[in-house]
Amino acid sequence: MSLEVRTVAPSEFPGWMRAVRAGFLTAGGLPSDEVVEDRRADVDLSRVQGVFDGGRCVTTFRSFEQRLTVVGGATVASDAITGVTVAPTHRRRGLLSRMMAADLAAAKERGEPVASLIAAEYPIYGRYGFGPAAWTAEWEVSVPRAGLDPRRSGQPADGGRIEMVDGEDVRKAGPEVHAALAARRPGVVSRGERWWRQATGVAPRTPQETWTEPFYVMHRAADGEIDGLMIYGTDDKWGDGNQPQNTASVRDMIALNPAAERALWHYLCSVDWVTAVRSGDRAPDDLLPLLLPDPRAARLVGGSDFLWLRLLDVPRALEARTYAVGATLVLDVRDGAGLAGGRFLLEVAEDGARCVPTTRSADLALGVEELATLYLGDESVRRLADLGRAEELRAGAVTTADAVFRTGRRPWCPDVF
Ligand SMILES: CC(=O)SCCNC(=O)CCNC(=O)[C@H](O)C(C)(C)COP(=O)(O)OP(=O)(O)OC[C@H]1O[C@@H](n2cnc3c(N)ncnc32)[C@H](O)[C@@H]1OP(=O)(O)O
Repeated sequence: MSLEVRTVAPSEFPGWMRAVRAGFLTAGGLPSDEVVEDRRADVDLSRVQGVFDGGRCVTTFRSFEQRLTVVGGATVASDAITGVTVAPTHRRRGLLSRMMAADLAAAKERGEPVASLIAAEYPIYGRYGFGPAAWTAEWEVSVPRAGLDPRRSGQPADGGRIEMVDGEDVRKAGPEVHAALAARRPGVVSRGERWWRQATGVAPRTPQETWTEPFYVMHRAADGEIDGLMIYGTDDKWGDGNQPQNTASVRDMIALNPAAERALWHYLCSVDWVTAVRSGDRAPDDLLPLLLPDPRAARLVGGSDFLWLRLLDVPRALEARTYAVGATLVLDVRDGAGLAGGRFLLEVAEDGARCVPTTRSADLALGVEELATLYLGDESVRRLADLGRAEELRAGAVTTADAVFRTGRRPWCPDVF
């Protein structure tokens, strides 16, 4: 009997959650009523898909509306996809493809110009028109090598102030600080209030989710405004000679300006006993290494593609962002799924960008997934052309497109969703 992809009834939601946990190898068994209830409260079941075989949920897929910050600081509605699993017993028979097709068609119907996800593995989502649009990097700072004066205090010398606070303070002030970040950093995605409850330990947890209360600090600028916050944990390690060798690991760090960023990193590198600082996932062009007297003290310990995007409405997506220079480009966008392809005239002027379907001859041809990798300014058109993934149809178009699309700072998505 063929299996049906369908939405999930409220009574089936615990079994659906069990399937997510099994797919992600988190834990077997049903989650507790408390965990189910908390999760259920911010899940729109009309956007939760599953396949049931003999009454057991064997595939999962969920989407929700997210705001994504694009270049220039505007946000667009994104169809955020999460919780994608197919049970090992039901893999490689097209069930993910069916759920994805249904979700993207619904998002297109709702008028969301992009879809977004964090890819568990690189090879999965390109076939559906997604491309990596923002990458991450992680550093480990060797504090003794950083060249910072060990006699300095944890406080900045410019009139700003670092304060240790509690989870409750972070739940109160965090959303506004995050909103200010979202207004300036392409790649940032909206955070619901549940994110703050989880980060501060007050959301219900399963017994498998171990959690230790972290430390919370905020940075206030000289005028008293909170313009930075950091959540970090520490381990407990002592060397053979009875020397403390603790590592401080950042769980979340928002800085709204370079002064706050400098103050927060220097603070963490000033904490007695801490000899190593793990940055957590940052933008690949994060200021961190260069905020240290010896940047080589920050060793790159991780980095990969992170936020993947899929354009569903090319004109609306391209009109939403800003561009570095004025130019006119005709893009031939290929989309095997027939959702967003076509030939588009992009005209960028001082007063904004206009993008419309056109019959003019194209300057550049590329796939919808390549356009996604260019969308937030993180990829080079020249590199895609060298790989044969973008085709220059008018001499000079690649150079023009690079000048138009690229940005001075790279996008960054701080959140797994
Ligand atoms: C946004 C997120 O939630 S990311 C999390 C993704 N989930 C996981 O990684 C959990 C473990 N993996 C799984 O649950 C499943 O393997 C899934 C969901 C990744 C794929 O589900 P399936 O139903 O097997 O995928 P489906 O049969 O529709 O495959 C479609 C195509 O993708 C390919 N594909 C699927 N998964 C993978 C993979 N992990 N690596 C490479 N190719 C893959 C298939 O081979 C198939 O290729 P084809 O069209 O050329 O034949």
